[in-house]
Amino acid sequence: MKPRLKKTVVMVGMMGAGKSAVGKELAAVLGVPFLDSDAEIERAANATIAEIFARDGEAFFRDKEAQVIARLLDGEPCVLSVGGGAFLRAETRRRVSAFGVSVWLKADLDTLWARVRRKDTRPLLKTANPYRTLAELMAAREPAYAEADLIVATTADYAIETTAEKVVEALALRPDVLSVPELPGKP
Ligand SMILES: Nc1ncnc2c1ncn2[C@@H]1O[C@H](COP(=O)(O)OP(=O)(O)OP(=O)(O)O)[C@@H](O)[C@H]1O
Ligand SMILES: O=C(O)C1=C[C@@H](O)[C@@H](O)[C@H](O)C1
Ligand SMILES: [Mg+2]
Repeated sequence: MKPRLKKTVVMVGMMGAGKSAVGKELAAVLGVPFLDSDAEIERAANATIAEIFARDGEAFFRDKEAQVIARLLDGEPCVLSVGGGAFLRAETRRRVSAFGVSVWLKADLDTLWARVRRKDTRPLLKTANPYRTLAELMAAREPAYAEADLIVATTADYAIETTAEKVVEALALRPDVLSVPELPGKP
């Protein structure tokens, strides 16, 4: 028998932490749908995140992001990966804590940098010194991420599957979130 997810798992953390990659694998392991707020926003707007930032501005994007997350939290339990800035909004943290369980995927700066440096899809990193920007964002955001219900550390050495397994282990310690069936024959 498979473990049963009772609440939506919300993956939070910095860009490049692996929220989308690990979230997708986690959903497959748990046998639940995978949703991604960035992808949902792009689909609804029929535009990329970079285009939305350029055309409508970051404040507009943040409002849409909060609305999309509120809507997705209303559905059946799933794995929901959110954008790196979503958990900075206090209202979103409250909603996630009321209707789901948050997991901070915590990675060190150099691991994050190795994963984001080659892609130009992240508008906040289009600065003169993107490594420094990433470091500054990380320092400013950690207090908000630290409010997550669970913290799972990942490093450059962890494969996506290994990190997903670590998340399952953390969730399994919370019977209100994940019911793990007893092994047959156990007294
Ligand atoms: N061990 C690993 N764990 C997680 N991601 C990895 C790993 N190895 C490589 N990657 C790659 O790192 C990249 C960044 O991961 P991902 O897009 O999942 O981050 P994210 O947290 O969703 O970022 P964002 O906030 O920008 O959406 C992806 O291309 C992913 O496949
Ligand atoms: O960390 C952030 O603020 C962001 C991360 C991405 O997931 C996107 O939501 C967008 O690029 C902003
Ligand atoms: Mg993502």
